[in-house]
Amino acid sequence: MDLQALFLSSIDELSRVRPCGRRLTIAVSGGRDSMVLLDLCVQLADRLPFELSAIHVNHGWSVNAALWEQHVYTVCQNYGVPLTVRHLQLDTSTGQSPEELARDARYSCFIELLRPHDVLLTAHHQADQAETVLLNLLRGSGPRGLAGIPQGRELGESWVWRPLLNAESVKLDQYARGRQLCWFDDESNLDGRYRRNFIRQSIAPLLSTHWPDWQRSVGRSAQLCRDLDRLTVDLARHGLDGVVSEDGAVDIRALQSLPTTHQYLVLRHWLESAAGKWPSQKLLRTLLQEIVTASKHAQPSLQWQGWQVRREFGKLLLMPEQDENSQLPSATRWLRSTDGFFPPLVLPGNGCLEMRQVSTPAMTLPAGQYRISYRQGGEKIRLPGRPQRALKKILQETRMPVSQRQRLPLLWVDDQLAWVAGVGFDEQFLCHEQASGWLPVWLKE
Ligand SMILES: Nc1ncnc2c1ncn2[C@@H]1O[C@H](COP(=O)(O)OP(=O)(O)OP(=O)(O)O)[C@@H](O)[C@H]1O
Repeated sequence: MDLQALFLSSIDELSRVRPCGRRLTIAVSGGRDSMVLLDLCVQLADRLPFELSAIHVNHGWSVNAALWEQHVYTVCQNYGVPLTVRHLQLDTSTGQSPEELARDARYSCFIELLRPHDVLLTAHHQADQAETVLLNLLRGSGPRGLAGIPQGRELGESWVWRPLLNAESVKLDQYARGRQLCWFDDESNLDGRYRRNFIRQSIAPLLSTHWPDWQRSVGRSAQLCRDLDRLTVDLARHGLDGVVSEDGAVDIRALQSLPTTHQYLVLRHWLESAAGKWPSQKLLRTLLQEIVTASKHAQPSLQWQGWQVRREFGKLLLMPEQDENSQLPSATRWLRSTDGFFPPLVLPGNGCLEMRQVSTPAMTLPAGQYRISYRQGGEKIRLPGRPQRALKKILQETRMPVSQRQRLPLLWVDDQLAWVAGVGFDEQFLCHEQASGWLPVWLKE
């Protein structure tokens, strides 16, 4: 299949796998691959059901960065494709690898600029895929890593798609030369200190001497791993049904009734779906060998990238790690003496509370000192028309996940618990007058 046909069939597939908006944005670095992608989009524009635009991120770290930007600008102008340029200043003192730093910053820019349902195209191709899979193999990855670069994935509220992922690099080269395109070669691609460049320059040519088609084969293996990964996610989801209770905690006895490989699978999926991060095999091993099997009376815990996994009363709980701020009994204090303006009460890293004036039934706001805090334990509340009860008991009856309960904002007036997010307000704050009550609204950060 020639490059144009491959590109068009991939765009067809895009419309099949996902409903998209009308805007298609091309990520153009100024290198050969993205110049080819841009040219393909422009040449085939009347066969694409999209409005085209382009985006270029100037990382500012190459002496030639301004020249690349100017070149991308000129080419887009000649094609009549609107271009957005973003300039970055990367902080290289963090110890993060420059490649990762640039990629993270680039994707943050993309997310910021794209609108819901937009599609972003990047020019990743078969060789990029093969390098990624090799790198992940050398890191000891499982099926998720060996699946390499996905053809498409969520990016904020938009979607990124790689129409050239199955295209051979040599085809892109022929196309670029045939169309007499001009591009810049990123000089950092020649730096053999970067692992990807080492694979590209030293390993790939060597492999090609014995396996001329190795990149296509690796791409096929990646696809098989992706299918396998999808299957394991489905399996894990089913496994979670009997193991995770409604409050989001793992029932240890149910977990231990599963075969060991399933235990790993279920825990990995539990952590990934709650924390949005991929746990390492080492972390899972520690969890299973040290936390899950700890003695009945112990309450061991494990810190993991801003999260804490705890064992309590036969359950595994996952909650955001408490930072210094969240341990403070209160985050904002405000003295209220008269009715009227009520400034938002902020709980750093969590959200803020706004009071909106509404008609009854709502709260009254007496004079006093207002503050919000997290739960400390032992709080009681009398919901209107109900007896006073321990907040802990009320929360146990709600379906609120344990991790959320730990970060629940509580509003206090002097030393009285007045309101709890997601639960309600105490009867003594019930407003009996018409049209002068207040409704607390918690706005999450
Ligand atoms: N500075 C940039 N501005 C806009 N798009 C870019 C830029 N750099 C890279 N891209 C887009 O990303 C594609 C892949 O580039 P590259 O291989 O350098 O990135 P990567 O770091 O491997 O990215 P990824 O994390 O997506 O694998 C390019 O073909 C281009 O579409």
